[in-house]
Amino acid sequence: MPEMTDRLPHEKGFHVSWDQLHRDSRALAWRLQSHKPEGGGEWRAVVAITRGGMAPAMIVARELNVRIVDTISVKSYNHQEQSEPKVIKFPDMDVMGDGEGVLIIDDLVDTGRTLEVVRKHLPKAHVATVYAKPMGRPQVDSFITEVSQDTWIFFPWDMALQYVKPFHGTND
Ligand SMILES: O=P(O)(O)OC[C@H]1O[C@H](OP(=O)(O)OP(=O)(O)O)[C@H](O)[C@@H]1O
Ligand code: HPA
Ligand SMILES: [Mg+2]
Repeated sequence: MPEMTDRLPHEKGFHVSWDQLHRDSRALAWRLQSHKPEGGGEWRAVVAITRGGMAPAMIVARELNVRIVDTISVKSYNHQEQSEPKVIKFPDMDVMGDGEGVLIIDDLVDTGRTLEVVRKHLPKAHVATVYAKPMGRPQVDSFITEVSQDTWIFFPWDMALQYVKPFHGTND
């Protein structure tokens, strides 16, 4: 029996179905509705962090009736080596300004490095993720569910339904 410390980070899996993601993203929208922008008024734009933030951002924008939806793309890996994350595609910065009244949405925060970079460009935006791990929590203003740092979150777009062997180990 391996020690807990021998586990690979993704051995503890948290599997999220489309239905669960929809419910959790709606819960996030509900939380954000009662959390008005600093300067008052309503949320005026949503920025999704591609690609994982796009599905939750669509659901949040629909619930909050936000019609301006844009994307920001951050590249974190270079030939499988983790490097300083870099923004490779910006949203329309004439529209986003310093981020006041803007919601930045991602599926999850893990180490927080992606959000750290995004925040530099939209310092007044409100940052929200559906899921959060402890190391990244300081980078998020709102989230729904926290999982432990050694849990790997599996999203529905990375999974497929497949046959599972019965417990007794035979198909006879
Ligand atoms: O908090 P961090 O440690 O920076 O990690 C979190 C980021 O990692 C994943 O995206 P990824 O860069 O794998 O790209 P993807 O959204 O296109 O899958 C996830 O969707 C977050 O955006
Ligand atoms: O737990 C995770 N799941 C999917 N993608 C990720 N990117 C960083 N952490 C994760
Ligand atoms: Mg992502």
